[in-house]
Amino acid sequence: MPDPLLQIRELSVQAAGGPVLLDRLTFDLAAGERLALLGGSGAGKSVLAQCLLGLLQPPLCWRSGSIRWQGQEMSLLSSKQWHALRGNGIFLIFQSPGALLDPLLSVGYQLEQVAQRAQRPPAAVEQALALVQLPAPVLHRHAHQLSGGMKQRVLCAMALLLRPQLVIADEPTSSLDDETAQEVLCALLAMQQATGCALLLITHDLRLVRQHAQRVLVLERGRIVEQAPAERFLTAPASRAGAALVQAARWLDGQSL
Ligand SMILES: Nc1ncnc2c1ncn2[C@@H]1O[C@H](COP(=O)(O)OP(=O)(O)OP(=O)(O)O)[C@@H](O)[C@H]1O
Repeated sequence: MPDPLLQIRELSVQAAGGPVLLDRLTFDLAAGERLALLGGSGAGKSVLAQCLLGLLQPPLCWRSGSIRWQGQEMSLLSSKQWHALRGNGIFLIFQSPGALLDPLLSVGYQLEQVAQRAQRPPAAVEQALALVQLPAPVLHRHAHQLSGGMKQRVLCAMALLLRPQLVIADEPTSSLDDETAQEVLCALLAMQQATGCALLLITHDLRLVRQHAQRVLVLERGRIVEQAPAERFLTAPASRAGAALVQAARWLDGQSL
C-alpha cells in the first residue's frame, strides 16, 4: 500500500497559554480523494488548514502529534521546503481570492508566470482558462475588474497550471450567490478531475458535500466527532454536531438534501 498523501496522527494545536484548538486529530487523506471538513463556527477548520499549510502564527502553536506528507514529517520541513510545498504541492483557494492575485499585474501576466514556473507550454494558460469557463479577455483584466466568482475561477486556472497534489478550498462559495457558486463549483470540479488532485473542502454548505465529497470529517470544538462516507453522512449522520448540520441544511433547503 502506498503512503496516503496526508497522514495526521494525534495532532494538537493550542493558543499559547490558552485553550487547545485542535485536540488529537487523527485521519488520512488519500491521493485524489475529495474530503469535506465540516463543523460549526469556531470548530477549528481554518486552524487545521493553516496547520497543513505551515502558516500557524503565534499565539497558535503545534503542541503535539504529527503530519506526514507523502510519508515525510512536516514538522521537520525547513521554511524553504514549506515555501516550495505551498503552491507546488498544496494550493489554497480561500474566501478572499483577491489576496492571492497581485492588483498591479494583469491576470494573463500572472497566469503566464505560473505556467512558466510549472514549465507548461504557452497554450496551457488559455486551455486552463477555457476549462474553468472564463472568456479569453479576462487575461487582460486586473483583479479589481473581476467579480468574486471570477477570481475564484482564476485561482482554479492557476491550480490547473500548477497541478498540486492537494487543493484546500476554504469556504470557496460562502460569499457568492447561488448561480455564481455553481460556476465556481463546476470550475473546482473540472480542475480536480483534470489534475487528479486531492481536495480538502472546508465548508458549511452541504450541497457542496453532496456534489463534491466522497467522505466527510466533522469537527466539534477541535475534536473529530465523525468520519463517514458522504452519502451515509447526508442520510444518517451519526454525531450530534453532524446531525445538527444536516438538519439545518434540510430546513434551509426545504428538505431537498
Ligand atoms: N490567532 C488565534 N488566536 C487565538 N485563538 C484563535 C486564533 N485563530 C483562531 N482561534 C480560535 O480557534 C478556534 C477555531 O477557529 P477556526 O477559525 O479554525 O474556526 P472555523 O471552524 O474555521 O470557524 P468558521 O467556520 O467560523 O470559520 C476558535 O475558537 C477561534 O477563536
